[in-house]
Amino acid sequence: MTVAVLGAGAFGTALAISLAGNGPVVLWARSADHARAMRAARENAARLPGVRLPDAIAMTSDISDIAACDTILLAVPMQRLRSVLEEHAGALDGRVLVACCKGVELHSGLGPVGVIAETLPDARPALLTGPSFAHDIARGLPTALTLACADAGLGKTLQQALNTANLRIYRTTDTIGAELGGALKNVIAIACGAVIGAGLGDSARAALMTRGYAEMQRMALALGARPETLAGLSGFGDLALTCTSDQSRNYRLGLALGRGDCFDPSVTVEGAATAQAVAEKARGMGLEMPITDCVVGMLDHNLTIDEAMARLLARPLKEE
Ligand SMILES: NC(=O)C1=CN([C@@H]2O[C@H](COP(=O)(O)OP(=O)(O)OC[C@H]3O[C@@H](n4cnc5c(N)ncnc54)[C@H](OP(=O)(O)O)[C@@H]3O)[C@@H](O)[C@H]2O)C=CC1
Ligand SMILES: O=C(CO)COP(=O)(O)O
Repeated sequence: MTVAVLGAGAFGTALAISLAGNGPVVLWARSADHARAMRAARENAARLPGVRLPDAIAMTSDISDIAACDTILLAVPMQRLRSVLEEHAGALDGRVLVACCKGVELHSGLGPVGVIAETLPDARPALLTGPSFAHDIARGLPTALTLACADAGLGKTLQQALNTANLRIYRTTDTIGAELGGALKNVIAIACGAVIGAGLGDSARAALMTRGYAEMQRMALALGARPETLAGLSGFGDLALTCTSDQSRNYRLGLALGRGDCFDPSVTVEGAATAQAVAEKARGMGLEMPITDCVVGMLDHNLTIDEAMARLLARPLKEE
């Protein structure tokens, strides 16, 4: 199976590097200059500096170069996914599309699989998600991910094709659980970064991770996810990674909020838009998501971390 990766950001490049151990990979960047620079330097200096791009990766900005590939990985930010699908519909419709983004679309409340299904109804969508930092994958460190595909047969084929020497792939047919796990954990990671940034301690973080997981389950199960998916790599696994590592951009945004520091708005932080989308969706479903609401309040600068914590601590006492 030949693979193309659309999106030469940190994650797309890292996946291309790992997959290059299996065979040829096409890495598509939207900018011709970026593709040229990567070809010349055999490095993605803009997004993943310091890692050599293997010879098996062909860099391009010409979308027609993906025509011969069986599988196309979509490694662009969640809020850009729809426009990428629409812009390149001719090249992408009817194809096997594996979304690698984590989040919920602001205006529709859909996850990546939902956005693909709505935009390109003839495509065959799947999702690759789970705990992994681009730099870890690119450096060949061991990583385990989940491949979610409603079509069990295609899921098995993709599991085989995307498994590499350092990337161990598990599979599930529960795309709803996998996409919500990956989206919602980013919101909780912002909250965890904020408590650590504000010096509120590791115990507070553990409480937020646990009660955040309860929020993740509440929404995901209400939407039809399976509990074991939430307990797996795409849910609990990614929550554990993202809430505890300052490699995470979501966690680092939280740290900045907790410390009262500025944060570079050009950095991809999926949890920010997702928090807003999820809070709105939860209200519509009559679900309580108090941590998510606090994250939205902090991001909108309507709530300080101290006010957010006071609000959470003052909630009515209840059974766990
Ligand atoms: N980084 C990581 O460790 C991990 C990331 N992910 C997920 O992967 C997704 C991508 O993140 P990541 O690669 O880190 O982000 P980056 O910010 O590193 O890169 C984003 C990439 O998307 C491209 N892009 C943005 N808008 C468009 C567009 N309209 N058309 C085409 N390309 C576009 C950018 O192009 P340009 O360079 O030209 O701006 C860039 O190459 C996110 O959903 C993230 O949650 C998942 C697991 C790990
Ligand atoms: O999804 C990730 C780890 O699994 C990457 O996290 P960030 O997007 O917060 O950097």
